[in-house]
Amino acid sequence: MTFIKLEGLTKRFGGLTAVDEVDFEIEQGKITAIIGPNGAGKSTFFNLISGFHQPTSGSITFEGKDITKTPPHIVARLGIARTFQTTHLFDTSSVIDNIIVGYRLRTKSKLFDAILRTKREKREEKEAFERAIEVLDFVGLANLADSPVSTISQESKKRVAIALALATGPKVIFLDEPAAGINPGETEGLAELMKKIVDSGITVCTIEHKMQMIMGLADNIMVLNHGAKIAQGTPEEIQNNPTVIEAYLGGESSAEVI
Ligand SMILES: Nc1ncnc2c1ncn2[C@@H]1O[C@H](COP(=O)(O)OP(=O)(O)OP(=O)(O)O)[C@@H](O)[C@H]1O
Repeated sequence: MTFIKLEGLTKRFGGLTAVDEVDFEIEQGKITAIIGPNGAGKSTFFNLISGFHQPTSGSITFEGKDITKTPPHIVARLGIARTFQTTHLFDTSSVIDNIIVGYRLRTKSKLFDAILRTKREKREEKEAFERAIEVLDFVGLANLADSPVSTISQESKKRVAIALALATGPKVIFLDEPAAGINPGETEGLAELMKKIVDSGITVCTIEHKMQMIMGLADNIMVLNHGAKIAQGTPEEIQNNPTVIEAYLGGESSAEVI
């Protein structure tokens, strides 16, 4: 069974086609990268899969199930997680509280349980704490658990964003530019973390502008340009593809050159 299958996936915003008839398959247990010049439709593509946008046409299948029009919270429950920008973190709260809140938003207790402190609520609170400790340890931030987010580095914030997504226990994680705005040494560390995630059995799909990182990391790459898929293949195939080189060098894009 195909893990994630996209057929004819299209999203129009008024007259603009942000994602244009994309057919693609994401393989389980691999690292897939989505690349393309600025405005190519990469974030929109992620938003379609995670249910934040509804496609104009086309379909999305996850483990054989049609999830094309499924709302984001149901998509998350099925095991598809995504990271948000680090600006979505609560700056004045501690690292661990950020993870707990993120986790609790996805667990089941209702306000009623919280007010009455039901057994279920207490059990879930304990679970949330234990889960947060576990994922912080996994991403290498156990020593910063009690630090306010405002005091940690940009690279640590990226790890917190990843930990938040991992806390939900996903089968696949979508990372939106995990290495943007951090230095080369830190980029290396995040690449290691992505390998660790995939080795733990979670499929990784990432958008990234840092070509050197992607070429050494991804199993498969899909290239978008003006919303359309212009190439897919291994890093080597992509690097030598004339259409891809033209898309990066021919236009006015500010993406890094391959
Ligand atoms: N909510 C929206 N409403 C209208 N147009 C949008 C919306 N979201 C994205 N677009 C447009 O769709 C196109 C694709 O945008 P998208 O953000 O998906 O590209 P991207 O490849 O992620 O770009 P970048 O690398 O710069 O982040 C752009 O022209 C953008 O302006």
